[in-house]
Amino acid sequence: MRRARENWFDRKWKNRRALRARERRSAKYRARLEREEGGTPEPGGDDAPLAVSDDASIGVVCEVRSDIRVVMAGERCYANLTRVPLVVGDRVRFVVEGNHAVILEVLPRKSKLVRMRGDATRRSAFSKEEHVLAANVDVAVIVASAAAPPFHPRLIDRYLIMCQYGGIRPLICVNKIDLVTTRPDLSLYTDMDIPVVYVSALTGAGMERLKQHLRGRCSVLTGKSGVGKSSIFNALLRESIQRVGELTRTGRGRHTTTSSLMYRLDHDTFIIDTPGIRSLGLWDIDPDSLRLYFPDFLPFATACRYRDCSHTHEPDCAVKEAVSRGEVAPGRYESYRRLMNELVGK
Ligand SMILES: Nc1nc2c(ncn2[C@@H]2O[C@H](COP(=O)(O)OP(=O)(O)OP(=O)(O)O)[C@@H](O)[C@H]2O)c(=O)[nH]1
Ligand SMILES: [Zn+2]
Repeated sequence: MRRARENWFDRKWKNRRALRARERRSAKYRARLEREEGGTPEPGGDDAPLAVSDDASIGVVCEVRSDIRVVMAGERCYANLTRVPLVVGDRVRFVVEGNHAVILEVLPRKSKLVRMRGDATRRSAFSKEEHVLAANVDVAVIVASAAAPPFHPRLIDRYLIMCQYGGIRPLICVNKIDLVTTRPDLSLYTDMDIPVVYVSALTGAGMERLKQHLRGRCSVLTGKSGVGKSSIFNALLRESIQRVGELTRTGRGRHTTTSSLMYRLDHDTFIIDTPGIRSLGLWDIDPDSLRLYFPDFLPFATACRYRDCSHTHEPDCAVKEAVSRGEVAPGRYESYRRLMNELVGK
């Protein structure tokens, strides 16, 4: 894949249209871009503003559909019609040709939220492919619903692993609290320093707290279909300043979409909406390293008889003993066993 991408860029560099377009770009136009783009923060990036070099700008991919990518730089958006493997949040170096972005380079990803494409339980050769849900985000808002659909804590455990893998801070957001009298107890996660917020997109309860967690960051909303991601998103947008990145192939505005989209909530707060997922298969995690993704096991693991104890079948496993004493949450251990079986192909 990497090689294919490099080849693509080699070709693109040689693309005559792009070169001609670069030549056509006047100093006046570049000055305007600099004026308009200077000082605008970049989602998931450094504190430095979007830079404009002699003839190329740095932009962020804020929408990806099958037929179009939208690149945002400052307050402007440009369409890109190629099939470069980009995801929302990717940072690119590009030049402008008309209303279009000619992408010269995709900058290295600082973080990414990934999963295995397809259904994790069906292990066909085709399903073993990385699916990047979003790039360069600071926070993954793991949305679950307290009811309808029922609360599934085991999916949260999968997300936490992929957050740790991808260098992203997790935030657990339990929606639809208006439907229940007792909220799911997630103190085991708060004990692990993972923030948990309870909200109702319908009534607005808890939304202020959620906003505080999002402020000044680039976050991705993710979770199963029907948990209320879009409702939360819309509730956040209701008071938002600006919606980012809506362009058709011809550069016209667009109002409905099922694809991933990035919006600016305020000056330096960005949020990405993603389509619901059916399952979250672990990507690039091997069975031997799985235990490292369960930080709540680690204090006990040092007392296991074997240093490389997998905490499954070995005698004198201190993690299993901690589970039976209730010092490790049984649900977490259940997640671990299930994932281990999945990874070893049982
Ligand atoms: N009672 C209640 N219903 C809600 C709440 N939030 C969302 N819903 C309802 O839940 C259903 C699904 O909400 P969506 O926002 O479409 O869920 P989603 O996670 O975006 O689903 P996908 O777009 O398929 O990924 C809708 O009927 C919403 O009206 C809430 O806080 N309380
Ligand atoms: Zn053990």
